[in-house]
Amino acid sequence: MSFMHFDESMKILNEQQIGTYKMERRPLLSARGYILAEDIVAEENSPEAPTSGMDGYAVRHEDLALGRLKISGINPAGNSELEELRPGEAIKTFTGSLMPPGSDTLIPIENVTVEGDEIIIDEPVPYGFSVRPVGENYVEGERLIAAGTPIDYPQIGVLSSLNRCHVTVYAKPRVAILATGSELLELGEPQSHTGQIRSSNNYTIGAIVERYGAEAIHMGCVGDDRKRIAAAVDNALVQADIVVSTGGVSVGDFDFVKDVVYALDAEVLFKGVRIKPGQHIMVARRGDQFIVALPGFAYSSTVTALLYVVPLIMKLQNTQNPIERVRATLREPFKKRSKKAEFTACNLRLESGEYFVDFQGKKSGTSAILTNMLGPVGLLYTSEDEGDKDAGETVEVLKIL
Ligand SMILES: Nc1nc2c(c(=O)[nH]1)N[C@H]1C(S)=C(S)[C@@H](COP(=O)(O)OP(=O)(O)OC[C@H]3O[C@@H](n4cnc5c(N)ncnc54)[C@H](O)[C@@H]3O)O[C@H]1N2
Ligand code: MOO
Repeated sequence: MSFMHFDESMKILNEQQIGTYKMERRPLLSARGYILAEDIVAEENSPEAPTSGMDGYAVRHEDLALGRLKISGINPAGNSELEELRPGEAIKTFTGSLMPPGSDTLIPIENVTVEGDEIIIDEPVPYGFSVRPVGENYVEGERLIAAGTPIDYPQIGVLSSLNRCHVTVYAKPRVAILATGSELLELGEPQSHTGQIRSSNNYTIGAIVERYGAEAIHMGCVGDDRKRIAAAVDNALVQADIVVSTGGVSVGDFDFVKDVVYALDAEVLFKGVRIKPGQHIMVARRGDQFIVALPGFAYSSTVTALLYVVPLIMKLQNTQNPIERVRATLREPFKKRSKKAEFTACNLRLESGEYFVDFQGKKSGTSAILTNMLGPVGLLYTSEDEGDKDAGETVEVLKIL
């Protein structure tokens, strides 16, 4: 199978349709970070009746011309028995109190002087002043939040104002992560020889998965053993919506992951994309489950997880990929290293509303260099048709942090 254009791989990914979305009812207090799976429509007006927006006196506007009004009552917020306002009178009314019937304007405390049981109008206000009209917040039938919206504090606030104790959300996709390689040591595992390296891929990807709102299931590290890898992938498929593996997808004698994925009862969507890093990536699908086999190098697996796993996490929740591409100005020249689409770690800084890119502190070498992801990192994207760039040129950068 020849390697595919990057755009084609993205198109295939985007075109995947989910058969049955997984949804759940969640208490509002534990819904933050989930994606809403229902449209939220106001069932009533808010406020339901004209409401005072300040502390002062409810009056008829035409009476302000009298210059002096009798205080006929007091109307605290939450009061259910509203007195009728009679001509020539004022009812003391507070922020959040309903306006008494017969009143149309709220004159604030600061605009009057109290003399015994009367107020003197020092500074009149316009008609309707400080009265919050019916439906100021929203009107009955108004769609306030669309399905597919991530739930954060603004949504929690509006949902609680609607007395929505529970909401329907998309279940967080479960992403099983498996690192493969006989050289790998788990966190804390003692090292016995220099041929061993610390596994970072599974931890990086676990953190990416959680950052983008999915649940990480850590399956640990498995050596380069076809049977053990196959068993681990089977085990992962029992639990997860997406199985992500790293390593074992290129051309080495011990690169068994690709064989294991081909042997699954799954449709291989693509294997091999003309990108740097990550060209050996493989994505397969079984029903509504996805298997994403990423290359082993730490920088490669990180970049390809951002490019391919994050959109799948979003797709399973019927929402958009949040990773934006922004336009930025190069502060220094960029040397294209290959004829593939490249994703190069850079520093991305916003200065006076414009993005700028430089490569200070970035090391060049293999895709093993994970420290290039530290700092104010972005991924400079250059397509396979593009070449070197000069300082001052505009480029596209994936905003990944
Ligand atoms: N003859 C060729 N050799 C290689 C090619 C090629 O086309 N022809 N492609 C290179 C590219 S590009 C990449 S990327 C790697 C990908 O290979 P694999 O996916 O099979 O990955 P491994 O060989 O298993 O590992 C590669 C590298 O990454 C280290 N590694 C693996 N797992 C982890 C982990 N969990 N945490 C940190 N580092 C990890 C591993 O030790 C290797 O150094 O193949 C190139 N070779
Ligand atoms: O494709 Mo490899 O991931 O370039 O280093």
